[in-house]
Amino acid sequence: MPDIPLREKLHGLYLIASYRPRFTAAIVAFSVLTALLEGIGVTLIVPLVEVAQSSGAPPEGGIAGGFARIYQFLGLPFTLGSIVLGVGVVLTVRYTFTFLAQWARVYLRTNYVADLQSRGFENTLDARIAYFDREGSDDILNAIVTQAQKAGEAIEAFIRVFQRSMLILMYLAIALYLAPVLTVVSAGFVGVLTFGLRNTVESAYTIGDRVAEANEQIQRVVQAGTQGIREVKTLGYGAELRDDFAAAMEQYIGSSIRVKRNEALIGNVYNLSIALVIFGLIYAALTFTTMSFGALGAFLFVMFKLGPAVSGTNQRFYQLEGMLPHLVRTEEFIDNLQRNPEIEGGEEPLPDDPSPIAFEDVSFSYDKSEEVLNDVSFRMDHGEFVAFVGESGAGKSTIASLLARLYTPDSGRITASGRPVEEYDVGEWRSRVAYVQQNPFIFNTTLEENLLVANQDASRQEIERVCEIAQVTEFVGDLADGYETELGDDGVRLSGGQRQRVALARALLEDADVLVLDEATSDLDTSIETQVQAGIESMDRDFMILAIAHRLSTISDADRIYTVSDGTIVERGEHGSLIENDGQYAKLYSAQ
Ligand SMILES: Nc1ncnc2c1ncn2[C@@H]1O[C@H](COP(=O)(O)OP(=O)(O)OP(=O)(O)O)[C@@H](O)[C@H]1O
Repeated sequence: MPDIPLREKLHGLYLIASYRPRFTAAIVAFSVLTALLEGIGVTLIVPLVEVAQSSGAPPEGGIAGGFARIYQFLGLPFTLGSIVLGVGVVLTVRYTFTFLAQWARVYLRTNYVADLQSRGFENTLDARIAYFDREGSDDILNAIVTQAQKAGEAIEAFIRVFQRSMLILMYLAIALYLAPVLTVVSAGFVGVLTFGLRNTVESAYTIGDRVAEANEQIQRVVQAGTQGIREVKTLGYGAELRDDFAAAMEQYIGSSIRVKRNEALIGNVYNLSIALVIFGLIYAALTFTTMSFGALGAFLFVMFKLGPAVSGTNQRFYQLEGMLPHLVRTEEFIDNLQRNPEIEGGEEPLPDDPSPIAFEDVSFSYDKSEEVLNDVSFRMDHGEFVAFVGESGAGKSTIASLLARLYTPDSGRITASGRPVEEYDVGEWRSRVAYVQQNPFIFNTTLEENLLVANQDASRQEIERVCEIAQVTEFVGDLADGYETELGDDGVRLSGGQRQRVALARALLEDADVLVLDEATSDLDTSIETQVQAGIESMDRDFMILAIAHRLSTISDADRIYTVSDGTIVERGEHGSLIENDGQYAKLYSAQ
């Protein structure tokens, strides 16, 4: 398994350090101060022992002498009691700093996770539709819900490693001062041990990457098994999904346990080795050096502290490496979303009446390889009803998507009121185009909330009016709580035709200038469909309607009908004249 390049790891660390530089600086400061005070606390052992041993005269040289001078400078007596008091004060301040650093660490971690999730969600909402076509939504969910939390753990591990490293440096400095040779020998031993372990234990970054990959796969499978549960059951796809899930789980379990086992291994090898080193050091210090009892006490104390600190740091460092892939992947993912931003629009205000809307020689392809629309031109005037028919895959829905500006043409242009639509703000444009699709998404909330999505200020009277037209009223009485009924995940408690009617009512409530109906009533039975149509026609409307239909009876009253074949408009005209022409439309009509 190839190791991940150092550059990528460093990039991960850079992302952590640069997230909130001031906060990071505060944590660095608290950690350095904690280490310094720990050092002072530990070295106070020296005068403590020496004063206890001496007959009362203040010590002159060495560490004890240094402290004696500080006490003298502060005008304090240098007695056993005052030294103990000094230790107490130093430790109190030290642990206060430790508390502040821990607080800051939790703050940084929590904010980082929240920030990642917010950026992820913001960028998701701002990403262009083409991105979702390409990437799907499961990776987005995984990045925002699962990976962001793990990235937070990386930040926490990073800070812990830093804090402990400061303590280690402090202990090492004291040990070096007290017994340079012994310290160098022990540090050399620990260095060799670390190098050896690093080269025998598999990199946590590599294993962590496999955990992240497994998480993505789990998310994908679970999403297919929940959102597509009906297809899974009716198509008998469950066994394959189970296998995929099991394979992802196996990878997750194997890699997660591996990383934790390696952490434990490193920790215990260290603990054992360092315990042995310490006893060797005690022997060497007592046998070969002439250290004072105070210095020896401080030295051994430092060594006892140093052991677990070094082993803990190594373990944490390994953990950090395991978490870094989650952080790097999530950041990259969010950047990638950002590199696919919503299509840009101008700032020209859209006129109250945007008609006529015209497609002028519009060509378009989704993936630049196969042209889906080829030189499509048509026009809609104020209040007109135009319709598109044609065989499946001809490009009708693509025309509707381009009109809603979910995509932009590759060539040609779409104009409104004589100007290219690119000059108008995208958000405003979309708010003036009500788009109803064949399989509309129903939000997991009440019927009323679903209706109000695009027009929060609509009155109950307006709601009831559009529900009357869209024939929602025909079934609302059957719902448990009427308009307050929760419709479930993607409107699961409604039939296909009921969902379409809710979507139509919601669009009518938008009070838009163009109503796009893309097979919007295809799931309704003929009698309800006729009533819906009659309702729309009876509206005192001045908006344009662009309807796409397979059931041609629904569009026979259109002002103009366009027949689309293979991305091109092949005929146009009213129902009667098209039948007379005996072209494709007439064939489609007679086939019904
Ligand atoms: N998001 C997409 N990404 C890539 N290709 C797409 C996408 N949507 C549609 N297509 C392709 O574009 C072509 C036209 O599709 P479109 O949905 O516009 O046809 P349609 O006439 O509305 O068909 P139907 O009547 O079946 O709804 C098809 O070949 C389809 O495979």
